[in-house]
Amino acid sequence: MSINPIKKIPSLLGGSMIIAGTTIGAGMFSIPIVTAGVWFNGSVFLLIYTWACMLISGLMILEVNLHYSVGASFYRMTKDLLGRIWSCINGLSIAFVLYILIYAYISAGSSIIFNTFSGIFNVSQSAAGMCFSVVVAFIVWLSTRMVDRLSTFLIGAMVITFILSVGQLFFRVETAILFPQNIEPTQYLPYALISLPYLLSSFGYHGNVPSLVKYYHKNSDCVVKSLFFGTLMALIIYLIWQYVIQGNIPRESFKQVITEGGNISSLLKQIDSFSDTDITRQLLNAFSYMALVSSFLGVSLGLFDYISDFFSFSDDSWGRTKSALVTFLPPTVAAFFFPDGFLYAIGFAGLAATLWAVIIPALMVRASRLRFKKSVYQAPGGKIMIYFIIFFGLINAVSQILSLAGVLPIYQ
Ligand SMILES: N[C@@H](Cc1ccccc1)C(=O)O
Repeated sequence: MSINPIKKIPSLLGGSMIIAGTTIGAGMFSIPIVTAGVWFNGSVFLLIYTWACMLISGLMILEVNLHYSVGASFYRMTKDLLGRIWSCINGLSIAFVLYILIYAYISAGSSIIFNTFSGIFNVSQSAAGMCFSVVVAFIVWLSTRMVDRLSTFLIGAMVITFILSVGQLFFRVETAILFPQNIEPTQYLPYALISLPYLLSSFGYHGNVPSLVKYYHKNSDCVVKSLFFGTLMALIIYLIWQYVIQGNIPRESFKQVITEGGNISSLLKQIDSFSDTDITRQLLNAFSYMALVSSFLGVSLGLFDYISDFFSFSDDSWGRTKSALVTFLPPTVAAFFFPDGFLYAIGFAGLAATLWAVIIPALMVRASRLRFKKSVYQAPGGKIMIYFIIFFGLINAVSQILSLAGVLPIYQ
């Protein structure tokens, strides 16, 4: 029997796909709606700004994580570097975001399954949600490699369905719709602020950084590249998505979508009226389902690892079963009783994500540079970058609070 102590490093593609899979998700469907106020030019700028900040904050988590033993979660890092209070705030916000997202995915997934299969099987939406959740829980319970394989498959299929479905709309983009002449530049700022937290949510993947460090056995180079390529892929898809949607559907029509509550189905309905084939709709639907499932896998993997570290559950099958139960049971039960809170949940995730995915990583990296003199890896930008990222986090938090208080105008 041969014993090989050097573990094989998984491929770069797998890690990038885990990140892209988590990042590209339900948040994407909110982007054209919430940026209706700033329209295309403004949203390109905001997307690139948010992408850069969210990538760098992820790299900061990586820098800090490498100082700890493999598998150390946010909980362990914040407690050690920032103390009890921050670790509590962090713990609550991370659990809140990940649980609420899992709830959102089960809720959206259940309505999709229900609407697709109600003609064939006689199931209720709540039961559909439970089945959906059990299947995903089983995949996450099996192994990270399984999630990676499935994510890779889903992303591949997503790219194909995305290209096929937006292909037709891509060539019908009208410059007059994409760059309307009648917008006063002074009107942009409040609308820009209101959209920021949604964009932040759409670029969220940060719960996966410790998982990836474990997956690549602390090889920082692989993790950096996975974060870069995974999030870049999301940025490119979001930019194409914006171009296609905001170049086909006039800005004025978004008032209708927003009045209807801004959910995925009213956006898809608008797209429908601009595409002449049924196949485009089917492809777009398939793409949305896959974006949802791939985010679901990524987010639940992040929560699963976080929980097993927090409760020190072992990595054997009984330990993994306990982690799976704590991860999936609460949101599944919530989705069973309240199956329709999807969009509301995504909105709230943005506010809490500002804390744990942006502000806390920047504070941790500051503390860790004071504590550890040498690092295997250092996030770019030096000291100034830390404040740049904190500033980004704060404007997001302030915008979300102002919009919850009804101070910022809604484009309608
Ligand atoms: N980016 C994910 C949401 C998310 C936020 C924060 C962390 C992880 C995932 C989406 O668009 O669905």
